[in-house]
This record gives sequence, structure tokens and C-alpha cells, in this order.
Amino acid sequence: IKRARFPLNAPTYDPSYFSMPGSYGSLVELVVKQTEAVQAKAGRYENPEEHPFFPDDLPPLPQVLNPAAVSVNVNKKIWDVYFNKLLPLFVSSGDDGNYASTAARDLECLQVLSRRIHYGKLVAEVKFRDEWKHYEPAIRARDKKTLMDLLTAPAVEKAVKKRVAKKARIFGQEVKVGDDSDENKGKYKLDPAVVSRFYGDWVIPLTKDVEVQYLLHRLD
Ligand SMILES: O=C(O)C(=O)C[C@]1(C(=O)O)C=C[C@@H](O)C=C1
Repeated sequence: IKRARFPLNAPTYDPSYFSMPGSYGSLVELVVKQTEAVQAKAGRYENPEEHPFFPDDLPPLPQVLNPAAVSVNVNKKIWDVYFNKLLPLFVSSGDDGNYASTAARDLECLQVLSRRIHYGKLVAEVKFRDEWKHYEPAIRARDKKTLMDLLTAPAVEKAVKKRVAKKARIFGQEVKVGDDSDENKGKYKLDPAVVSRFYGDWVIPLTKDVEVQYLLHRLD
């Protein structure tokens, strides 16, 4: 919703527009890399729920979990999906010059998507503990299809999609003081159907990918 306040602002993503010493690529890469470097110093990535987009640029971390589980990081895919699939669906074309704010909102979106999707590791751990008798043979057989079937809960997915659409409707309402007419009904800062579709097409499938990848390493 906050990112949708700005149009596409293409120069934010254009490496040639923001070329500066130290070659960071585009402005958004500069903002994400530099923020991650500062947040790493502050201990952000010692929290196993957090995953950097540019891990190669950060100092190595103390390993608290099974190293194989730590290595599951789908942020490259999240980066690609966010910029190439999601953003074009909900921002208007155009350029209002607010590139720094645009990159800051992109960073927020990327970090929250990454956290939500990598929660898959924790969800998978709970599922494994509840039903290890079913999961163990599939893990030993490297049977991704059976793992995917075991962890999939279609009714939960349906409820998640409904809930995010509802949240987008509630939090994305245009609020006007002294306006009791129905004029603003049905006007949202972000189309709730887009949010729901994005969850169904990308967020839930990526979460499930993380779950399967985590499970494949669970008995390492
Ligand atoms: O809640 C779960 O059981 C999950 O595994 C999470 C999640 C999701 O991404 O929302 C993913 C797979 C399930 O089919 C349902 C929902």
C-alpha cells in the first residue's frame, strides 16, 4: 500500500542512472545492500527468521541452526518476482522523482515478503514434528512430490487468500473526513484482488518451496 503511493519511478532500478563510486548497481541495490550491511552489524541476521538479499556482501554469521537449514534462502527468486511480477501489477507507470522513497518502500516490501516466505522453515519444522512418521520416508527417498502433498493444506491456502484480500480492503481504504456518502466505497489504494492473486501465484508457492527445501535437509 505504501509503495503504491508512488508510480513506477524507473530510474530507481536503472544502474546507469545512479552510477556512483563503489559500483552498487541501481539505487534500489545501493539502498538494500547498505541497509543490510548496517542491519547485519546490529545483529539482524543472527535472528534465524531474517535472510539477507546480498549475503555475499556480509560478514559470516554464527550458525545457530542446522547449517543445511540456514542455507535455504530463496531471496534471489523473491527479488525477481517482486520487481518483475508484482510491482508492474500495482504501481502506475510514470515518474514523480521520489526515487529514494521508492527504494525505501521497495526495501520494506522485500524484507517483509522474505520474512513471511522463510517462516516456511518454522512451519515445516512443526509439521515434521507432528507427522514425522509420514515425512521421514519421503525425506529419505528425496520425494519432493510427496513432501509437497503432505504439507499442502488447500483450505488454509483459501483462507489465507481471503484474509489478505480483506486486509487490503480494510487497510487500503481511502479515508476522508466529513464524507459519509458512498462515493469512496470500492476505492482502494491497492486492488485487493491483486494482493490475493499474488499470494496464490507466488507467496504461498514460494513458502511451500522453502518448506520442501527445509524438509529435504531435515535429516542431514
Ligand atoms: O499454514 C500452513 O500450513 C502452511 O504451510 C503455510 C501455507 C502458506 O504459505 O500460507 C503454505 C502451505 C499450505 O498449503 C497452507 C498455507
